[in-house]
Parts: sequence; structure tokens; C-alpha cells
Amino acid sequence: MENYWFWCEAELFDEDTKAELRSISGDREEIADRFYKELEFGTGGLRGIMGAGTNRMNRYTVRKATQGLADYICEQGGQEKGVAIACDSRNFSEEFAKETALCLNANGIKTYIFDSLRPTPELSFALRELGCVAGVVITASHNPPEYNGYKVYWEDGAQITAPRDKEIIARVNQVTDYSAIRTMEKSVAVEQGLYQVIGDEIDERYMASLKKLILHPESIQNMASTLKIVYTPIHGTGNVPVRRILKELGFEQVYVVPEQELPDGSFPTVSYPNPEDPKAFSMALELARKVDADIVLATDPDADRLGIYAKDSRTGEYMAFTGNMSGLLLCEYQLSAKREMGILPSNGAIVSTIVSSDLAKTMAGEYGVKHIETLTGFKYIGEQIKFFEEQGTCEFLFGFEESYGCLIGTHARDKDAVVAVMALCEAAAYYKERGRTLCDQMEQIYQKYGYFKEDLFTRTLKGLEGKAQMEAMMEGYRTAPPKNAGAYRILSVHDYQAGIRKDMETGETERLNLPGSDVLYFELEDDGWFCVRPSGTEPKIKYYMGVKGSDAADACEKAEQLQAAILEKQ
Ligand SMILES: O=P(O)(O)OC[C@H]1O[C@H](O)[C@H](O)[C@@H](O)[C@@H]1O
Repeated sequence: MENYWFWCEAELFDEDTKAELRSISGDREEIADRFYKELEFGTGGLRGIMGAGTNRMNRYTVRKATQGLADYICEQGGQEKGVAIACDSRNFSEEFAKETALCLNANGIKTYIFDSLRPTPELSFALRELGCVAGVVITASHNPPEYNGYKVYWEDGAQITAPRDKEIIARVNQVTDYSAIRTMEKSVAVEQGLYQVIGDEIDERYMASLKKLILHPESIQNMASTLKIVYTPIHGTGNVPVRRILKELGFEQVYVVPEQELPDGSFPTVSYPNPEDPKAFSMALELARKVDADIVLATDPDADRLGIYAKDSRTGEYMAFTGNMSGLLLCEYQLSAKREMGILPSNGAIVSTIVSSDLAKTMAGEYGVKHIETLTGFKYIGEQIKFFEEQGTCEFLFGFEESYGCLIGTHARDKDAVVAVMALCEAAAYYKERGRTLCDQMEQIYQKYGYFKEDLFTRTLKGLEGKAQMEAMMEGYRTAPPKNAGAYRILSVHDYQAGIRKDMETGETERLNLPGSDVLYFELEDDGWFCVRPSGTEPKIKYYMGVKGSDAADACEKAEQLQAAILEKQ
């Protein structure tokens, strides 16, 4: 309440903020939710609902985070290298990007800000191109329209990870006096050469580095006039770069969903701008049926996630690919094409996360490449590239996670839906040339490696109460871990917070070699598993699971049974 009244009265807050807060003076629950904590960094950085309050995204919390980041950058001597800044199509994204730049500028730090919205992966690319010390993207990725966020990147191009994230958070938390946060006039910052605008020149270089990753240009050429692609940017940043890359490669039949083409932070045609949500595809599928498309693609607002559907010629229906499926399809395409061309490096590596499909492991074995598993969050996949470079160990070939993110190449160090669209359309052209749809190809992958099937279900638990409920649920699993999940016996429990794997039969324990995180992973017999963790970016508890069946129907049946068993024990 003290904080609430401070925000209502202090001179440094603007009138709109104060009016918004006064209007909720009788609603203690709302006040508690807005002020019970400061916005924290989760797997996706700073993320929250826009509005007035310490637990909301607004120009003050953005400046506060930036002041902490600025203090850290100054401590590291990064003022001259500067910070690259991008934003997506969300309401207030541009304003927050500008606030970020001006706060950094007022701290003597150079900034390079994009002239208009750009995809997150292009920011990751740009900051390395410009030799910046850090990068910031204003985006809440795939969250609902009322959210916005602030992702922080470091000089290797990946999102910050431990211990740097903790160091930056500590700096942010030291900023307790809102009146001590610096900012300056834009005209002065421009005059002093601190505020620099970037655009076309970076786009050119980004496009050029994507095109270098094409493996079968002849397949694209052969199929450019017949492969039909429907695409929706869901009102986000993907529209310009995705169309551009497809056009420059020569694809002639690209249909963009007209109602979802232009940027709009209210996302008027969807309730949730997330390619994971089948509803986000309704308009695209309608268009696909009309034009008889081969593939249907959707990118999220900051164009780091890609969702796909492909026409199954056997049924005439469009089949949804999960993030695991599209990741595996692209991975198989990249690895097989490289092996065929004799350019698969002997020290190659693919990277996925502990909650992504186990099929990746088997696939890596087939191609004799290393498979590395990280915690959930693409930042850990991006971080691996830095480790490979520092230690001269592996060559990064492909990274993916179940949540519709993947990366080919090392031009960016975060998931990149633009490169994913490019590679996916190349793969679709390559297989179509050989008389196969992407559905046929997926079936071949299962025949080759086994019928792995994964699923994800979530429970939304909002606010203070929701957080407590999630903590209690995790605690319940920890103190009394289940012995079985339906017909499956639980072989071991991996508690990533404690860093311990416990064998349920013998009681023996061993240390896990991943950083601490509130995640519980249950290893089941018969290649099954499930995992529980609170989301780092949304007020949800997430259940991930995987099974392996003897065929598609068996895998489906097993998955259903396992899901029912998990839900029962919730
Ligand atoms: O499960 P969460 O913590 O909400 O994270 C889900 C996903 O959020 C963002 O998209 C991150 O960039 C991903 O790497 C992460 O996997």
C-alpha cells in the first residue's frame, strides 16, 4: 500500500499513471497484484501486463530495469560498444524502446535503435554485427495483447544466462529510488551521437547471412512456381522479412493472410497470438483450403516462433505439426542433406531441451553428431554456441525446443522463425520434388526412429494466489513423489532445483549437471517421461510428457493414458 500511495502521489509519475491508479483505490486485490512485487526476469526476461504499478510493464519499470542494466554495462566498461535495441508490434513497444535508449544514453551508453519494428532474431544478429555489448528487445513474444516484455541480450548474441542474469537483476534491484533513474531529451542524445538509428543496412546483411544457409537451391528453383505457401505474421514483425526472404529465393506462390498482414498490437483477429494455439491458424487454414496450399505457416509477433500445418495428400486435410515435429523435420532435413553433400562435420552438435522430444537423441546417433540437452529456454541453446566457440569443441548444427522455436546457423543466437520459414520451404520444395508431402516425410521419420509422441498441457494460475498454488503443487511432488504414472513405473526423479537425480528403486542419488531450476522430471519405464515446471513467462504450471509406441495408434493411446494419469495426480 505504501508503494501504491507513492505512485499515486509522487511528482515523478505522470498524470495518466496516477489517474489509472486512483481508479482502482477500492480494489485491494488489484492493488496487491500490481504492487506485491517488482517484475522479475524469467526464462524470457522481463514480462508482464502493461499498466501502472511495480509489477506491471510501464515506462517507469522499463526505465528502472534499464537503469540497472546501464549500471552493469558501465561497470563492465561497455559504454562505447553500446546497445542495440529493437521492438515488436505491440502497443507501447516503440515507446518502451525509446525510453530504453534514452535511459542508456543518459548513462553515457551508445544505442543503435531500429527505425521500426523488427524480429527478435534480427536484433540478436544486429548486436553482433555492430559489436555491441548488449541488446534489448521490447516484446512479450506470443503472450496475449495486454502483455509486454523486455528481453536482454549480451555480446555473444544470446539472452543473458547465469551468472550474468543474476548480476544484472541485482543491479536492477538496487535501483529503488525512481527519481534517481536517468533519462534525457532525444534531440540532445541524437546530437551527442548517442542515439543512432539503424535499419536497411542491417536488413541487407541479415538476409545475406540467411541465404548462405540454403542447401538445395536447385530444389527451390525447380519447385518455386508449384509449391504453394500460405503465411500469416499474426499482426507481428514477420511480414516484411519473411516475405522478403521467400521472394528473394524465388518462391512465386506465397499467399499472406490479408486480415493478419499488418502490425497491430491489439491483435484484433486472435485472442492469443501464438502459433502453438490452433485458433491462431483459423484464417490461414481457410485461405489454404481456398488456394490449395501445400504448407501453412504462422510466426508469432516477434517472429522467433514458427508454427506449421501441411496438407496430407492421403486425407486431403491439413495436419498440425507440434514444435517437436517441425523441429525434428528440419533437423532431419539439415543433417541428411549435409551428410549427402559430404559437409556434415565430425564434431557437429544438435541442441534441444530436457522437455523436448527424445527422438532428437536417436537422430543425433544416426548421424554421428553430439546431442546436448539444456534446461527449458532458448537462451540455454544460444549459450551453447558461445561455449562451443570458446572451447573449440563442437560445431553447432541445429537447435530446437518444443515451444516452436529453432535455429539453423549461428548468425543469430536465439530462435529464428525467419530462417525456419526459409529452411522449411526449402525442405518442402525438396520433398515435393521427390513426390512427398511434409506429412509423408514426418511419417518416414517415425518409421526410421520410432513413434515418439510428446504432449504439453498447462494450467493457468494467475496472481499472488496462483503463484502460491503452483509452489504448493511443486512442493507436493517433491515431498511425496508418485511411484507410478498410470501403467508406467517411475524409474527416477530429477529435481533440477536440488540438482539431484534419485533412483526410485534403489534410492541412490547422483548430481545433475545443469543449473538449478524449479523443474521436476520423472523418468518412466518404456521410454516414457513427464516433467512439471512453473512457466517463466506466463502464469502457468506446465506439464510436458513423452512416450514411445510401436506405431502411431499405439503412441497416441499411450500418450492419452499417461496424460490422464498425470492429471489425476495433479
Ligand atoms: O515455459 P516458459 O518458461 O514460459 O518458456 C517458454 C518459452 O518462452 C520463450 O518463448 C522463450 O524464448 C523460450 O525459450 C521458452 O521455451
